[in-house]
Amino acid sequence: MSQENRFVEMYRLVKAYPNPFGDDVKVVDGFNLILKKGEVVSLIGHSGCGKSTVLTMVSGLNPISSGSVVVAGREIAGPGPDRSVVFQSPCLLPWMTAMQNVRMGVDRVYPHASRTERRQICEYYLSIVGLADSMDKYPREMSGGMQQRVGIARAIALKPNMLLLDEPFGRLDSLTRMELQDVILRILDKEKITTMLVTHDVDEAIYMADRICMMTNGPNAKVGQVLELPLPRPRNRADTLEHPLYYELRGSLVSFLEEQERHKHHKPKATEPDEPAPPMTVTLSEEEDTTASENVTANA
Ligand SMILES: Nc1ncnc2c1ncn2[C@@H]1O[C@H](COP(=O)(O)OP(=O)(O)OP(=O)(O)O)[C@@H](O)[C@H]1O
Repeated sequence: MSQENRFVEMYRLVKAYPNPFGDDVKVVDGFNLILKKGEVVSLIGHSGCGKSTVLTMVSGLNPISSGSVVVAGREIAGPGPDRSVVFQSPCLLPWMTAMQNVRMGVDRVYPHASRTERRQICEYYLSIVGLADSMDKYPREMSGGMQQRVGIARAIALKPNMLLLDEPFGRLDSLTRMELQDVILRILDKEKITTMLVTHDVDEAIYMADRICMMTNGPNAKVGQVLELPLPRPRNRADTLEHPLYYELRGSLVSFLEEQERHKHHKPKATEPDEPAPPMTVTLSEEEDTTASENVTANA
């Protein structure tokens, strides 16, 4: 990948946690991944493989044991407003309204804007997540989905270089989950924020991402395969599901996860690649669909 395409760079990331005997166990070991500016990458893998560990290391909230993360040309040294995180639970301050919860970060990131401008920024982002009529509600007056919308508005209003989503829809019912997937997709189409999404959900990973990074099982987890998704944007659920490559892409993901499951109790000795694993691309034959094959070529 050329230098100008390297917006987020993760090099040989290692995270070691002490086990109950006091020995360090490398949960993640030699994780390499590069994201282009504006790219959305889903991180998928079996439970406990280290997805959140990678995400929190990139956020700066979880110290890196060794390796480095470079965002927009700067090596990260801790958390910062250039990297917004949305977790499963939005953790809103209960004594503040939706507006005040978003306003806290905005006041910090736009210190030179006037009070009116800062209010307008908050109103804008609360509106695009669908909370125009609920800005003055307190968390106790909002559903889980509404609270998560506030969490998303709070993250995006910071105008981050990178958005880190750690199973952001994990606690929501399936209808709300689908609504919020579309809210995020609309925002990403407009704001072009480079995004990493941790999810367990294969269909969510395909619907949201440009590429899917599949992690091997831990300990010593790393990038197993990277799957390119030649699906057009803006995304639309019906068109995505009907795309001629959809089930082939889904099959590739499921096969990888099944393969990892088989190796759970028979793990080969870990190796340490210098570069990210080569991308895996599913292609259509010309006979299958000529329109879709344009996308394949454009993204291959
Ligand atoms: N603070 C910690 N101390 C010790 N071990 C930890 C700590 N945090 C995570 N781990 C271990 O690191 C491994 C990876 O955890 P992590 O939460 O990153 O996995 P994950 O893939 O995100 O899991 P899930 O999909 O279930 O959320 C797990 O074995 C977990 O028990």
